[in-house]
Amino acid sequence: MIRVAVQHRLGSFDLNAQFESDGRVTALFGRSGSGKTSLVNAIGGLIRPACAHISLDGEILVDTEQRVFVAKHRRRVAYVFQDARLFPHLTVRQNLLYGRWFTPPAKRFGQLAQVVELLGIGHLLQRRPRNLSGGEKQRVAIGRALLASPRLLIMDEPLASLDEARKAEILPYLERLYDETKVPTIYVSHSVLEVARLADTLVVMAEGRVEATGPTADVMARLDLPPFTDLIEAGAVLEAEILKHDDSFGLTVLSLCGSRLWVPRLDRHRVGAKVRVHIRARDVMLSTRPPDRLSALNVLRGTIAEIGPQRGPIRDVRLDCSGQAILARITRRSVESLHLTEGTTVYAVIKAVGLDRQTFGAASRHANGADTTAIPI
Ligand SMILES: Nc1ncnc2c1ncn2[C@@H]1O[C@H](COP(=O)(O)OP(=O)(O)OP(=O)(O)O)[C@@H](O)[C@H]1O
Repeated sequence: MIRVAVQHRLGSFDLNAQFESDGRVTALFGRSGSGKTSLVNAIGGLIRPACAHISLDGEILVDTEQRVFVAKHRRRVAYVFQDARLFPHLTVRQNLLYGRWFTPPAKRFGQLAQVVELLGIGHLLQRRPRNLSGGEKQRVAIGRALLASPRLLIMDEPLASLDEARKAEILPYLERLYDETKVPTIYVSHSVLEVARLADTLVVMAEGRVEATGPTADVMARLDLPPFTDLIEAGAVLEAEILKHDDSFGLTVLSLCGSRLWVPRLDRHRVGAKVRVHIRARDVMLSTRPPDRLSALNVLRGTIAEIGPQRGPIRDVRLDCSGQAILARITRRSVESLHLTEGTTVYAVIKAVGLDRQTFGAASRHANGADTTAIPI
């Protein structure tokens, strides 16, 4: 459990943020300049806040009232930054082992071989950083951070400097990392796709304050967070189970909200696996009757739980589909012409191609790691 309460002034910027989380992966999400980096820097000990109380699993790291400030090298908090910051004169292997020196032997966990296998970097060990791609460098930086045996991993926009192809390459490694290790992580991002795939707990920041916090699926389904939903590809995160793969059409069939959902084939997931799905609000249409003869393959029945505030011509609608939330972004005109109100039964039509592979992740992190297969690294 991490507990954070920080007040600090940086020039004209006021940071005044509190949150607590016992999640495996806690995302700090917000616009550029909302204070995410400043907040993690207070947690990692890179800045000394004017007024703060920060504790990790009951151990106080900062308590300005009691004049406690644990030095950063004693916190066992490891960082992964946007740029990998590897030592150019050391090989990958030497870079990986570097972090170990700073951890007392009794507190070390995780073996080089395990971390190398987890991140798929065995073939890179003798290379120098200049001979690595951006994605490979980041995987090495993650490995180095893990081998420092941290109690907390801070990842500050770890994918921000990578192009889309490199991001897609590294995301499965991050999922594996979060599923298979026990190290709690604070993940700073302004990408909703990353947050939807990776985080079980979401902290939304705006102008130095915490705007919302809670389980990712709950926070993402809220309609009262304008800076959040405008900024992102607004949508809901749902949990589904893989029923079968249909090779003839290159599709996978999911069980979701008591219905079947057809999506592009999910090669990495086996039948029976639980996956999380990010369904963007703009990919959902609503009908008040069961639609017929549509090219869209997916129709989910639900009840309107909330109609969000008017934003120009747009309104976001939250549906309750067998206990899971789905968001639909439709026009104000449609809300009026279909006489949509809370309690109306509707049919959500979702285009299968709207659900690209980027919108899927392994589901286990939703359960706060309870059903993860943890290996002791
Ligand atoms: N040392 C400093 N002195 C003065 N102002 C600062 C200092 N460090 C940060 N700030 C200001 O504090 C605000 C928050 O910055 P911070 O880097 O924490 O935001 P962020 O949400 O991480 O942004 P980004 O996503 O762009 O990295 C910004 O307005 C920034 O200019």
